[in-house]
Amino acid sequence: MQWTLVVPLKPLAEAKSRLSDTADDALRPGLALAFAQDTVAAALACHAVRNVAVVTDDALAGRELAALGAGIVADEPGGGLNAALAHAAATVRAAWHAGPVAALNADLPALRTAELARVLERAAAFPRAFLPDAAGVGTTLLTAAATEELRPSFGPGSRARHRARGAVELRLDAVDSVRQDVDTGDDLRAALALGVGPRTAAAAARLLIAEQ
Ligand SMILES: Nc1nc2c(ncn2[C@@H]2O[C@H](COP(=O)(O)OP(=O)(O)OP(=O)(O)O)[C@@H](O)[C@H]2O)c(=O)[nH]1
Ligand SMILES: C=C(OP(=O)(O)O)C(=O)O
Repeated sequence: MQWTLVVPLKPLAEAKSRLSDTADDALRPGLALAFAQDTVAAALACHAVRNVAVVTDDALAGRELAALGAGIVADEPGGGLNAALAHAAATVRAAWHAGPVAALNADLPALRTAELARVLERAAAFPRAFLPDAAGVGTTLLTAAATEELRPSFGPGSRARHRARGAVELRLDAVDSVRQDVDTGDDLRAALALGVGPRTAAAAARLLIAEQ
């Protein structure tokens, strides 16, 4: 089964505000872009992924991620993350005849292609499914079969909400890279320990230099 992924990304100047104690205003937008580039590059390399649509109004991120091969969908209708994801899922189904659709966070800089493939292959057994984040309270991936609406409910505490709204929680070992979202400095250290993609490695190196 081949999936279309929708990857939401805030304007870079606003993204990853909880990393402000780790990366200052001059470095944080570049770090957020690097996370998204490594996430999207790993997703596009996955054999279970047909295409990737990044949901963003950020012009620089749009250009850089389109250069990797992603499509860009406008952040509409202006009602926040979940409204944007629902709109994007409908858009890619209409425009690309997409079948199964998955929402994947843009802050997974350690994402490994083979681990994403395992998660998507397991998700294909269910009408709707989700993967909890590393912290165990949020969600990094939500899937919907071709006949299902995505019905996203991302945001703080989304694991419980996605379960309550009928998505099946995926229980898989050794898919840490798909679960390791980066919200805080500790999350960034955990992702670096797993091994991040090249753009995040370079951006994190600038961070360490700036800290000296
Ligand atoms: N397109 C779009 N993406 C969003 C929006 N809000 C959050 N996102 C993205 O959704 C994903 C999960 O959000 P968070 O983990 O909270 O990331 P964040 O909002 O950059 O982080 P904080 O500023 O620390 O809350 C990230 O990929 C964000 O870029 C939104 O309103 N529109
Ligand atoms: C948007 C989410 O991420 P976070 O909790 O990292 O903001 C989520 O887990 O649903």
